[in-house]
Amino acid sequence: MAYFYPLPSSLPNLRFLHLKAMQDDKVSKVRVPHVLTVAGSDSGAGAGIQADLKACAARGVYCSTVITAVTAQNTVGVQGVNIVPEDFVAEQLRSILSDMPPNVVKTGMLPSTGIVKTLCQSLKEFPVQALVVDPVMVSTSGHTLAGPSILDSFREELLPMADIVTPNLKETSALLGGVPLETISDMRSAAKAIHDIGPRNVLVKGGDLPASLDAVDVFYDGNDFYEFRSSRIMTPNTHGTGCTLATTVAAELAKGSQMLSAVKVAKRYVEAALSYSKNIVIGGGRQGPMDHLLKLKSNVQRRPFDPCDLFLYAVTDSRMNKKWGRSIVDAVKAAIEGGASTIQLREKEVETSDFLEAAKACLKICRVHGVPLLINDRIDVALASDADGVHIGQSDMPAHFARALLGPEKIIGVSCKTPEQAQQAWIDGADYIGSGGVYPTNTKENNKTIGLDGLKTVCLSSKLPVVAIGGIGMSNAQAVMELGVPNLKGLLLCLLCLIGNVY
Ligand SMILES: Nc1ncnc2c1ncn2[C@@H]1O[C@H](COP(=O)(O)OP(=O)(O)O)[C@@H](O)[C@H]1O
Ligand SMILES: Cc1ncc(COP(=O)(O)O)c(N)n1
Ligand SMILES: [Mg+2]
Repeated sequence: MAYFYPLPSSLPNLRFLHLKAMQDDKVSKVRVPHVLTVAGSDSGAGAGIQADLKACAARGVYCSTVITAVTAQNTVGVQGVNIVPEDFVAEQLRSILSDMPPNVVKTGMLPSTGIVKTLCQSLKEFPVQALVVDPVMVSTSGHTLAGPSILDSFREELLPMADIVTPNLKETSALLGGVPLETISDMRSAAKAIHDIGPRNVLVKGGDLPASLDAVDVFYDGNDFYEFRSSRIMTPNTHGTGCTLATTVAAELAKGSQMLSAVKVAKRYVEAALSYSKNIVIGGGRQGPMDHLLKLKSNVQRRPFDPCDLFLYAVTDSRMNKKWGRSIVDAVKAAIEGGASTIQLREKEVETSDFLEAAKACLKICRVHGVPLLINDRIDVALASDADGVHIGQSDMPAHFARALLGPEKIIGVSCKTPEQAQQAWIDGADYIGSGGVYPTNTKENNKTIGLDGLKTVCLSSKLPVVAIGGIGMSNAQAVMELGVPNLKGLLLCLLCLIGNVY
């Protein structure tokens, strides 16, 4: 059943115009790689459909979904399974395959023979470039997701159609009637035996190989064996690794990779994701989900931008650090102890590698104290060190490019002397403005002084929070704050001025 919401007659039908332009070829069309996953939903979102969506998003591939079962599942185990009726699985398949053909189909939990048969029929009617079969049978927590009754339909119908099948050790054993698997040599023989059933390639996954320091998977293409080896990440967060591996293989195939390089990339991605998420805590059970987007850990550490952080904003100056014989790291530590609420590293004379090392060391200190660390001008150093953001001047990289490179969360400050520049900073997505020089300064050559009046004009012209810059010290700080404009949030002080006040 389709519903149509009529647009108000006063509005032009923009979608219609867009489609027409596309038909006229006025807008260039972009085909995106597309994987269809046919799998079960995992309410805990570590495995199944949810893992597949996240893996495809992380790998830059569109993912559509046909849901075969809904599971009630968490980090403790599987509390319930509700199988989607076979004819509704068929309807979902028809919806996708008839309208938005995927490059690759990947299968996960297929809980009944009827569903396996329906899928095979659909794939015969709507052939795709590749079929990746992850023969999910038992969850890592030990709950049956697809019983032994499906084994015959796997062997007789689905596997012979597959370009690759990716069983774990238990599934490998089940497909071969219960053979024991204890060594890599056993995995090789099993890969060959499964290949004889009909799939073009076999990847026997060794995540659960007992007494193995490495995580070793065995790949067999009918001619040669390959071992994919990675160090074993010591983490409880391995729920969903199998789904993620198979979906990433599918995603790489959809982009146009050959099978062997698709498997290689997938194995590396799973290892990287496990390593990123090895210490995250979600749920109280024995096996947690992994973090597909490699983001959770750093997001927890980073506080969102708070304009009050601009209050005592300390900036380093390498020449002064040299003169005082202090390292940047020591100076930053002392400034935080002296009350700095934001630190900016402004190092114009150091080598890039030294700057990066200093930024990483300062970031550790800043994170401990909850103080944001910004990098002056050098977007590359900010990205490489994972600093909280950048401060850029009018002749540095325009703020909208910086925003595109740094993403939506990082802090961007822009130096502005005029209302026009302040307006542009807002349009470009800056988080705050640095405005000055309020007083003459010798840390910046040829820098025009705008005075308290200039500062006030910039503040009044913008909604962005402002930090006053230039020649500010303990003697004149009060005069600046007494301007009394609500968005003037703080003062930028030379870092040594702040330390000098403490020592
Ligand atoms: N602790 C780990 N460290 C590194 N890689 C792992 C770890 N556990 C599993 N893997 C890898 O994750 C993928 C999925 O393997 P496995 O856990 O055996 O499958 P499943 O999740 O289907 O049971 C494989 O490439 C395996 O080598
Ligand atoms: C819906 C669904 N599909 C697949 C798995 C297997 O994942 P794992 O072996 O990591 O438990 C799962 N637990 N739930
Ligand atoms: Mg696993």
